[in-house]
Amino acid sequence: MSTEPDYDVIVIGAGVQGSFTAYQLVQRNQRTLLLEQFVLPHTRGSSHGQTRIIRKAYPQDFYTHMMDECYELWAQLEREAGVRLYRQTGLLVMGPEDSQSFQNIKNTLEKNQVPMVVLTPDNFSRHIPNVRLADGDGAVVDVTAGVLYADRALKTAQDQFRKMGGVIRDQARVTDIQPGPVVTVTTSAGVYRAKSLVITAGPWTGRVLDHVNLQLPLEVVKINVCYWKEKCPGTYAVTKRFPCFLVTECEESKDDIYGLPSNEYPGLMKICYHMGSTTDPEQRDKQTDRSDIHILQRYVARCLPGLDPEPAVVESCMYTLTPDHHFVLDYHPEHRNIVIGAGFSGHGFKFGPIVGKLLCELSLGEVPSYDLSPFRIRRFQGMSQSSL
Ligand SMILES: Cc1cc2nc3c(=O)[nH]c(=O)nc-3n(C[C@H](O)[C@H](O)[C@H](O)COP(=O)(O)OP(=O)(O)OC[C@H]3O[C@@H](n4cnc5c(N)ncnc54)[C@H](O)[C@@H]3O)c2cc1C
Ligand SMILES: O=C(O)[C@@H]1CCCCN1
Repeated sequence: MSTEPDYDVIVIGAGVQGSFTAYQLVQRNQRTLLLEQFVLPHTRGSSHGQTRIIRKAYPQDFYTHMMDECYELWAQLEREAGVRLYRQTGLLVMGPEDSQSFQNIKNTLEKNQVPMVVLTPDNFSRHIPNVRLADGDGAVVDVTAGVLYADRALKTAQDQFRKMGGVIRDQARVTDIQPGPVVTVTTSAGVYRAKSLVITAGPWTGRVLDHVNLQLPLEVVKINVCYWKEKCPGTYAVTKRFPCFLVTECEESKDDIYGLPSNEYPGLMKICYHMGSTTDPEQRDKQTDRSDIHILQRYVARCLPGLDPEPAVVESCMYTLTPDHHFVLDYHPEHRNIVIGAGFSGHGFKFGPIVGKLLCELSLGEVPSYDLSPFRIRRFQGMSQSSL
């Protein structure tokens, strides 16, 4: 009997990170199996919904650097599949001019020569009508930013993966993992073996890692995804070149508030709070805290006079947060053929293609294309068990 495993690599989780990792692996001629617990497509994790922001405006240079190549990889996928995944809108960043959070983003844009426009209180409303800039706030536009069509992007990555010979098994929940030179993965639909394993299980990562005896300080929060009605339809529309926006801090909140122009639901603009309340991914709908919505209502009433300050639609999504909000991209500390991509902390979608490339490189034992020190597991060493 042959001892050759069925696959070179098994990837657990068909969200954006697992799907792009699988797609990279198959491009590198790896026999790859992508496992997903739910029927695809589904709305129970972190990658569903029609839109996400893509941007280079970050407080840290390392994200901005990765986005240079990442934009190219998105464009490459668009060409290959013949679909449109990105629409440039620009991203308006607003925040107290003298605050660290605002200045860090502005400095990163300047330092990295990202095309940008600085708006002043005098010319702001000419460029951005129907938004009130608070006294003392600065405003800068990352011109390269825009909207990614998220559901379509996920489907495209999965379709391309399949076309190149990759195998997807949905309705296959991983229930056990036996590490070793050949990893054995038991699912609700069968048992599979591979030379290496990539774990990209989103909010369920903690549970999956229990099977390989690893604890990471990950916190899952539920996000209320709010859509707000335009009093006059089209006021904040993508077709009128209204940008995405990000408020770094404001009167109502120290956490970010962000929005996308009305697009997916006609007459409704998506505006959310960049934080939520702790949840168990299996119990997401039992988390009913609405304090974030109250913050948003006050912000909308004060700064976006063209919107009805009561959400018209509220959907649900989850973030998986690390303590520093940077990702985890690393090997398992004891098993080098198990690679983990997790803790995307509510800002990972835009990085899908580059995260896929990096996790693929790690699982092939190659030197990764970027310095992964901000994303290593060892940064959590010394944290108390209570935060683990
Ligand atoms: C409201 C909201 C807004 C956001 N906005 C932005 C934005 O504007 N820009 C941006 O870049 N990012 C944004 N993000 C973040 C981004 O969407 C996430 O970082 C990203 O989707 C995380 O993907 P993932 O693949 O890690 O997780 P997921 O999409 O959750 O994928 C994990 C998959 O693993 C599967 N799985 C788990 N356990 C098992 C198991 N035992 N067996 C089999 N399968 C399993 C799950 O079912 C799931 O499909 C936002 C997120 C939310 C919630
Ligand atoms: O990743 C992003 O670009 C957005 C910014 C605001 C918070 C949610 N995620």
